[in-house]
Amino acid sequence: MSDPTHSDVTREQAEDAVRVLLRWAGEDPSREGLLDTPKRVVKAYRDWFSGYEEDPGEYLRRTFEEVEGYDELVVLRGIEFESHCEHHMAPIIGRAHVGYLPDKKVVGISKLARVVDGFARRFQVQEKLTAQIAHCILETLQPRGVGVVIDASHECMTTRGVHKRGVSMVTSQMLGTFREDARTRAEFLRFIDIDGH
Ligand SMILES: Nc1nc2c(ncn2[C@@H]2O[C@H](COP(=O)(O)OP(=O)(O)OP(=O)(O)O)[C@@H](O)[C@H]2O)c(=O)[nH]1
Ligand SMILES: [Zn+2]
Repeated sequence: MSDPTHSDVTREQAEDAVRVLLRWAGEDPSREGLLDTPKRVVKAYRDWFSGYEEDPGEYLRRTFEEVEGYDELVVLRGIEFESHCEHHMAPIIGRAHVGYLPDKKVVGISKLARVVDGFARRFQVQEKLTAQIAHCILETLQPRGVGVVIDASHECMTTRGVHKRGVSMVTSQMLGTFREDARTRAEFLRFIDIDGH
């Protein structure tokens, strides 16, 4: 995976920073088991934070305008994602449920999952992630409405701090008809049935 294009930090500097953290934690970065660790961590970061290299809206540019006769809800539910919280840089692991009410334009369904990943692979707070996905779909696809629900667990709460396992955070962002029309919103929530996931 190539180095980020928008950063003024070199790969060597990033690896040095990992060595500093190892030393700070009480380790000896020159012992054999840790020799390749800075390289691995930097490579892992390229994976976890690849979203900074993406414009998720681009995934929604290719649309199908002639899906004849279909003008009802489209929902992709249970989209697994991994993100990291911007407060602790700890994993956020969960599922996103995305729905929209098309207005002529319909998108390839995998693209909704790509949009989720494009925003998830950054440092996030869950509320912002939820809102970014919804606004991106609204602006790019111009549907009649969009709804995003995210159900995720935060490792900064499970493995440290308050140590609460089995707790998940649920957020939702409803726009357009999903916000204005209780029936559309209720239908979306029935479709995603998050208790069943
Ligand atoms: N609203 C929201 N809070 C988050 C999210 N991710 C982490 N947090 C919270 O961010 C808060 C940061 O609080 P601080 O008091 O500054 O940090 P802290 O001392 O590490 O807090 P504790 O986690 O309670 O130990 C914590 O309450 C976290 O649970 C998120 O996506 N959304
Ligand atoms: Zn956190």
